[in-house]
Amino acid sequence: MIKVLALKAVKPIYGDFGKKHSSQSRKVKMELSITRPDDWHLHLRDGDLLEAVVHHSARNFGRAIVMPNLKPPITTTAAAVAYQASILKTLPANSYFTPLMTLYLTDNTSPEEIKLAGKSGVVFAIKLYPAGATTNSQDGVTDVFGKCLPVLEQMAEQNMPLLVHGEVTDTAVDIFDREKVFIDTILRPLVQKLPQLKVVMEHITTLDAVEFVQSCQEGSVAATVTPQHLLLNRNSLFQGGLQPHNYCLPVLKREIHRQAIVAAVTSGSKKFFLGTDSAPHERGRKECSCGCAGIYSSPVALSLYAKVFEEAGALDKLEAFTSFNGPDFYGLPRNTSKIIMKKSKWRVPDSYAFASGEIIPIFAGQVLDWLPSNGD
Ligand SMILES: NC(=O)N[C@@H](CC(=O)O)C(=O)O
Ligand SMILES: [Zn+2]
Ligand SMILES: [Zn+2]
Repeated sequence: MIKVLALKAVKPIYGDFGKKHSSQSRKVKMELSITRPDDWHLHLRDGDLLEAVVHHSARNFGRAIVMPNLKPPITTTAAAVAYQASILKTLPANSYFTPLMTLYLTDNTSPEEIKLAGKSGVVFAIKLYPAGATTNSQDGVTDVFGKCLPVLEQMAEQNMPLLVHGEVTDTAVDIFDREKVFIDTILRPLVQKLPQLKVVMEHITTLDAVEFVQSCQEGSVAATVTPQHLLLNRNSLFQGGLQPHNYCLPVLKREIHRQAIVAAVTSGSKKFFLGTDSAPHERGRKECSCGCAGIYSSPVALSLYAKVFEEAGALDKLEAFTSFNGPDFYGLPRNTSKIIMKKSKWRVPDSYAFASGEIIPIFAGQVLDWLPSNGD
């Protein structure tokens, strides 16, 4: 049996329990011991950037679903196997971390490729990017129902999950409405047509997405949730000037949407789980006249999720979100090791330097509570 989340008071760093307590010395430090989390939506990139970021995920997460939107994209099982090997090469020998690979769906993906993927033991899901919706999505799908039905039927047969970047690309649709329009025109009809297909709506940003996922059957449709969509609303893009490091897709929405997502994840529903969508871009590619979409969060994400659950008075629900709901949905075992979340203040670095430049994390330079560390 997995131990439920333990909230324990440990000896204070300052103070002397042998003497009469002053209010200062009675201060206790809080620690949470939780089952090692997994990240069900992660961009690890390749080359220098991979080497710069992978250890931030490997430190605390057991597994990660690794996105296939490289240049060129990972469209075959053979490419996924090679990409997994290159990720594993960057990890120290004693690392716990297991990258679970995905394939990038195109108009030309064949049902045979899905069969190979299913047998590989390396590929755990297939990713649908509507062509042009986000970073490196130009080779994505142009017409889900016209081009992909045989492949999607094959996936349903194999119990292979479909991961969805849920936005339409029609430029006539307001960018803040693209998720809702995608649900209405593609996702709901797809789920009705293929109810046996497992679908994860990735990085949900709206009340509409929350309601859609809640309306579907548990175990067939679920959603990943990023730290930024739990903590920030669209004001954060413009606070005191343009804030490129808060820009990702789907773009941040109004406060009512943020609140709906917080309520959903802290409710204890099994349909929502952790997916950081940590998406590093070199600083110059974000701070320029046409900046890339993507927020780098892997070194900060667990602190941010803990902050959300603490502020909602729902720390007892944190562990299911970070460590149970994801593997349960994917039909994988839960991790058996633990991490410790210490309630102690730490400052997020201003940037992380690497061979080809630097990466700016979300909440750069800010002080956070809840510092994760390896529990064993
Ligand atoms: N989320 C983002 O804004 N960007 C991601 C792609 C994606 O997940 O849509 C990236 O690869 O940079
Ligand atoms: Zn996406
Ligand atoms: Zn992503």
